[in-house]
Amino acid sequence: MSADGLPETFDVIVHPAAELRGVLRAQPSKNYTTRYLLAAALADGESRVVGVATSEDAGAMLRCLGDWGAGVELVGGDAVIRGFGSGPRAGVTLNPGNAGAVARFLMGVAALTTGTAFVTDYPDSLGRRPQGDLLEALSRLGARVQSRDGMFPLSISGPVRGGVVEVSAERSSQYASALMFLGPLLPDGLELRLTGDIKSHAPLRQTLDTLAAFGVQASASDDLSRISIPGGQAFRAGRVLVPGDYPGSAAILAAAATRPGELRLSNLREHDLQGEREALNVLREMGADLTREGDTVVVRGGRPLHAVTRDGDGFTDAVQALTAAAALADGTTTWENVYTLRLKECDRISDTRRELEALGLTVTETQDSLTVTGTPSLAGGVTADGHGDHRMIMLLTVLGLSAQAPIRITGAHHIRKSYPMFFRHLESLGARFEYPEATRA
Ligand SMILES: O=C(O)C1=C[C@@H](OP(=O)(O)O)[C@@H](O)[C@H](O)C1
Ligand SMILES: C=C(OP(=O)(O)O)C(=O)O
Repeated sequence: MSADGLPETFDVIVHPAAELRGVLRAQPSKNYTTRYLLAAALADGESRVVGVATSEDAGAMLRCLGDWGAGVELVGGDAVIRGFGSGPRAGVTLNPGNAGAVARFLMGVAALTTGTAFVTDYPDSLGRRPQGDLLEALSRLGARVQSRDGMFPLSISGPVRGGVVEVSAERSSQYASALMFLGPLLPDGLELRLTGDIKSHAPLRQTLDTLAAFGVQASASDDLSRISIPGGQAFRAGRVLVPGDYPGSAAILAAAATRPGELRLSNLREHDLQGEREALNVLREMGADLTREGDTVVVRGGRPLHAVTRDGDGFTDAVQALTAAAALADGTTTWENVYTLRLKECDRISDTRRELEALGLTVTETQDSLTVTGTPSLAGGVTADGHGDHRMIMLLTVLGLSAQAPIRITGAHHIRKSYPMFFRHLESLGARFEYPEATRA
């Protein structure tokens, strides 16, 4: 049994829910947790990261930082980190699990060592995601890198001095974020030139925000194509508070919007750099009754929803949750500019199309868009593949709550990558799930 009280691996059977009603507190942000933990480890001295996420990705970061020599202690809901500053241990093999951002951020910092190897026990997911753009930038800075065709397993060896370097931001923002954590600790700093059509601006701003929270100077052009980080700086140890998680909450909000009832979801601060905050506006634009009272979002569910067309790049980790709302809405929704969804835990364009078609929906895709025609009545009664992807599992769960007959989702334990209490939270609102033995790894 894990902390959520569920078996180690499981499928989930999602029963239709007559209504969802209750009060929840949004879980801690995954993307701020990973950033704050890393920044704390890069500081000399002790930091307290208050209210850390308990997801597998947070666990992966804590494990890797410990392996690199940081002191890691969980005290209540906080992480107390004794940093290694600019000196992570050399000759260590890190395993970031299936956590893309964690892997990339650590790869950047690995250039401070005289050798770090990276492996993953998710060869079919993280093992297939591209790392070449970051490896190239690191190697142009003078690092020695080895990889399997730009993918895991790989190794990185410094030292590097810094200077001007180009990095592509077309496939992921995480490569540039990785270099932003490295830059301040290099003697010459980094003048980053982000090339290509820059994707995922919001996480880049979260990285800048994290550097500032740890006393590190950095400046960026408005369009983020130039990021300047003076060298010879230190991360300043301190105390930071992790805000609530918008990407995971988007799935809860989509569920609440598509069923009758009322949800009050707290701990979602209004002024926040997480791009998935926009999910609230998208749901409103679709017709949801969604209001805000300070840090609490209130949804009165069951109103008819209608289709929208939106550029999804600004809220990349909420696109699948919003696709569930679109599948239950009147009309045809298109998410544009979402090519990077193909490079996540699964191919979130083609794999989503396949799963939705198996549920009887009409879906089309282009290289960088996904189009879904909603249905007022979803039959359900099928088994859907979770594709080992937490956000696919969220999408299918939201649909299952509205279907006529239960939907079984395979490998549903992968929800723990970002939202271990997802099913428990929905149960507290009145949803009903069964957790049979997993039929997918
Ligand atoms: O920096 C981060 O923490 C993240 C950046 C985004 O990735 P891309 O930049 O690859 O879109 C996002 O999808 C991921 O979940 C977390
Ligand atoms: C894609 C995601 O995470 P990562 O890139 O960190 O694996 C996600 O959380 O949806």
